[in-house]
Amino acid sequence: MLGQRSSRVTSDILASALLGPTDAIDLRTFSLTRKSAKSATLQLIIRLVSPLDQNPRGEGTEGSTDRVLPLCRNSEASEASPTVHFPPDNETSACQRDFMSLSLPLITSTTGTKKSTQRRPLRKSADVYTLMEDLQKPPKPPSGRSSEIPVTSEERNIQGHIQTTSNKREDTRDVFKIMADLKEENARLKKELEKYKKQVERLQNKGKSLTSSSASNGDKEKSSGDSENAHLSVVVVGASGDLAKKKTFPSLFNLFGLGLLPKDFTIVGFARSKMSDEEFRKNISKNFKEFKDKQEEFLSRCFYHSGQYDSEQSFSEVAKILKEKEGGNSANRMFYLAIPPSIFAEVATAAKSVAVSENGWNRIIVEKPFGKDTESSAQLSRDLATGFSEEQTYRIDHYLGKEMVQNLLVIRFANSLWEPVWNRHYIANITITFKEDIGTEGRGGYFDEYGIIRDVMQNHLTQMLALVAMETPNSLSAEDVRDEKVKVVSACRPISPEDIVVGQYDGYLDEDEKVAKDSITPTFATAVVHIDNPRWAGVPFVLKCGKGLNERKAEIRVQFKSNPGIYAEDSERNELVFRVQPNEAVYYKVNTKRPGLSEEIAMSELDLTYKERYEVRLPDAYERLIYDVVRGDHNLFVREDELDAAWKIFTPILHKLDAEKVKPISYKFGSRGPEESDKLIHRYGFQRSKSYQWGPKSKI
Ligand SMILES: NC(=O)C1=CN([C@@H]2O[C@H](COP(=O)(O)OP(=O)(O)OC[C@H]3O[C@@H](n4cnc5c(N)ncnc54)[C@H](OP(=O)(O)O)[C@@H]3O)[C@@H](O)[C@H]2O)C=CC1
Ligand SMILES: O=C1O[C@H](COP(=O)(O)O)[C@@H](O)[C@H](O)[C@H]1O
Repeated sequence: MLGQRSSRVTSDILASALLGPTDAIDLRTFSLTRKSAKSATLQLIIRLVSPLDQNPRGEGTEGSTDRVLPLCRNSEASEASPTVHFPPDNETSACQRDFMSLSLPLITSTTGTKKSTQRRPLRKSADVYTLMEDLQKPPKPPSGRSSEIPVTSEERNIQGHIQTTSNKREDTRDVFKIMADLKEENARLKKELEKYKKQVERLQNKGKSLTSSSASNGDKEKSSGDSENAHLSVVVVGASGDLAKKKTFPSLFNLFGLGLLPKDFTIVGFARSKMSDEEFRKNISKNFKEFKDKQEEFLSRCFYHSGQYDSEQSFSEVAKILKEKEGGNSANRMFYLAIPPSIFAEVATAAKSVAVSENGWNRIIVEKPFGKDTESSAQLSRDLATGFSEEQTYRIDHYLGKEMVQNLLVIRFANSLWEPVWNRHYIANITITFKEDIGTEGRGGYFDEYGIIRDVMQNHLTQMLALVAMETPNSLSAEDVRDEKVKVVSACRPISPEDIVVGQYDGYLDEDEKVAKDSITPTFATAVVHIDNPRWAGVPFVLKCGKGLNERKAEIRVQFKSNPGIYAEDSERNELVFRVQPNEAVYYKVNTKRPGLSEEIAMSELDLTYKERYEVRLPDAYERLIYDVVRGDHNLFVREDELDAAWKIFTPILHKLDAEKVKPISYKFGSRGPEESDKLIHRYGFQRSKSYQWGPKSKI
């Protein structure tokens, strides 16, 4: 970026020195790299020749040739030539000389009167026009004579002209080539500029998240006081829905109970359903489990408003309530979209136009699924971006808020034991599992449209994969962590058809009237992901998820390679298991000698089970995430490029399954899922322990 900027500056200065009223250019004042010198030269040429594109004669328009280029007659060339002071002979000046050696031949041409070897500076675009016109004309042969040797002065003139024209033609070819090069260079620079713009935005965010613990790192338009003192207004859009009731309001209430919300706050629930404030309060408090003594105070700050999602009128009514409660004080506003993604964009637009705070920050929280594939996800991000910038947007993947998922980085990077073995030399495979023993539980309409791969595999499981497989980030700032996640997710190969098994539990079609009777939506999937990087080449990452299975469980299982040697036959593979839920734990499966006279080897574990070790309340994932939004910490939220990289792993296979209408394998509700899943996993070398089972400790 700096190179580009310096070259641009240089070409501007040089152009004005060459062409403007200043007739001297002092290169000692410029610091150029070889690359920027070349680029500067190209830009200079483009400025010399570009008027040709729009206005062949450069007449009558602003920025016309005469304005950009000085009218300097050929005969005056030497007097008008800029003086070039070469800098002293050191490394920088070598670059600068490169610049001049690149520049001068390119901006010279032959004069009409002198021999072809005599070159003069190409001083104005008219020269280029003349060259081009000459190219169109056939050269005039000397009249009536076959001899090549000019005799008369007229013949000498004609031959001189031919020679000159041929030189000009050569020059013109140069110009065309330069123009083609410039076009290419221009396209490349444009691309780079886009990349740099994104990097700048990230760096700005990084700066923000480094200071986020102060809770006052507002967004671009923020101007008012910090989050602790300003009024916090929360608008929960979709307040009548399942997520709002189960997660959003209970989490807000718990944060209040823990004293983590600002002193002054207002919560407005918004949806189409009609409800009074009282009905709303009764409705949401059904799921409040703790802090009973604080319930009344919390509810007195909660209000409900019914309206339409795409209506500015409705949102200005919400804004009116907020303004009144904020009482003219500085206020930050948080919009929580607990609604189907299909209406995110219209809500964001309406909220942005009439309901945002003018004297505090504004942030928007959106829930997964973010789109259905790469393209729809990008479209969703574009739509949202019309109302809220990336730094104002918080994409929730609630698995990132789970205690054990957060512990992944600590276990990996705060202990000397793991890093040396965390690679393809020691690890045989990694399995990330999400199992539920329930069906769609009233969400059949939504689920049937998305299926298990879009519902949990593309997001929750892939996020866990990223944290397990990423390289060490430069720091714990949101941008450094997310940069590393993006890198590893981008290194994942798209899933190939032979690496996936999809299933559907019996009874799914009759469970919910919103499920199509002939639905082929998978409720179960196992897929093998390959990461093409030096750390993980050849290590299969198995992602397995399903509803209607034998248990509720989420875990990450790192299986190490077998240990050769004297115990090879009698021992089993070591495993490090992160039990995400239920019963959070990290345990390492080890081969030990059975105590006593026996020489038998048995599998046991080094076990950190949270509830046995800690007496601490584990917050719900949503509590942590909402708290982070209030503090402006993006670390646990999904960045747009992360999302895109994740979709790229799954989009091709999802399109294939949809296009070919692949029928999922049926499995019994309450079972372990289709057998084909186990076969796939075993094909990739997973070895199940013969007898070991982790669980409540009972003496062996
Ligand atoms: N529920 C869960 O466990 C989880 C949900 N999510 C995500 O959270 C978001 C909300 O989920 P959830 O609460 O289950 O969704 P709901 O289906 O319950 O919808 C929430 C509210 O949105 C309104 N709504 C529903 N469908 C439409 C529609 N087609 N057009 C306009 N408004 C509609 C309804 O309010 P009204 O009719 O009153 O306007 C409804 O109460 C979704 O993005 C979902 O994927 C993510 C993780 C878990
Ligand atoms: O995102 C989702 O997650 C839930 C499971 O969440 P958990 O925290 O209870 O593990 C899942 O039931 C739902 O289908 C999915 O949309």
